[in-house]
Amino acid sequence: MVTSESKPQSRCFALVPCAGTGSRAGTNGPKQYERIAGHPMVWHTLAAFGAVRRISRTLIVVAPGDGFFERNPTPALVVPCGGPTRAASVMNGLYELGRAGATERDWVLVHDAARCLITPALIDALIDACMADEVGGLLAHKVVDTLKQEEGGRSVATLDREHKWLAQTPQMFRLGVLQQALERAGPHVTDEASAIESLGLKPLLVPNGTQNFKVTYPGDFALAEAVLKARLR
Ligand SMILES: Nc1ccn([C@@H]2O[C@H](COP(=O)(O)OP(=O)(O)OP(=O)(O)O)[C@@H](O)[C@H]2O)c(=O)n1
Ligand SMILES: C[C@](O)(CO)[C@H](O)COP(=O)(O)O
Repeated sequence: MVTSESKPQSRCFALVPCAGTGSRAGTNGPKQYERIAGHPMVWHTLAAFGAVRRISRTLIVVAPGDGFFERNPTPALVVPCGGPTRAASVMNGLYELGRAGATERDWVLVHDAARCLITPALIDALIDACMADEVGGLLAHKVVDTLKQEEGGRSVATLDREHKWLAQTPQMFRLGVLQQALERAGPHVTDEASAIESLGLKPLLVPNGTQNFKVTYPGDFALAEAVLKARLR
């Protein structure tokens, strides 16, 4: 008989896809290694996860041949198994987490290297919200502005913004279910939650503000730097 005492506790792992090229960012190399507020962008991301006691281990997926992590200065596990899409990189990383000892029932928090404004408090808030949930969930921001439908650069309709959210990361799901969901959804899904939805499951939306944005375009670097510097003051 399995009692509550003998039942193994689920652990939390972090998986950071860091194998993109940053084609929209206008940088010379991959954007995640650009210096922001004195450190490479991904350093800030890893520092936040490193400060969360409930994260057992963080695994970073980098591109094969990536020189940046040759001498890994972090306690995270760096694996050069990046794929051609974000979803492929995440799939490969989940497999590596399994090889490193994570089980199907363990939770995985997938977080973009390029969301370097994540904080330990936000990660803890997501874990608190999802730990007791059947499915898991994601940080997200409820749409506040009036929403437009565009055609050829012109607004042709105003859409109902009720019940519309912008997906952020981390996104927290059980490893086994996430593997199954991504296998089914294929390599082009843009986040974990959409793969989970394709199984007919409904991820929990954990409300968050706008500061956890993804550094995507050239102008985002200065904004990220300003926020990080303001936090240090
Ligand atoms: N094949 C890929 C593509 C993306 N990513 C990672 O997924 C995160 C979110 O992706 P995005 O911001 O779109 O990054 P890029 O794909 O690098 O940017 P772009 O789409 O502008 O090329 C980033 O941390 C990125 O490094 C990844 O690990 N493997
Ligand atoms: C996962 C994600 O950050 C959620 O907003 C995003 O979908 C990934 O990046 P992309 O801009 O869609 O490539």
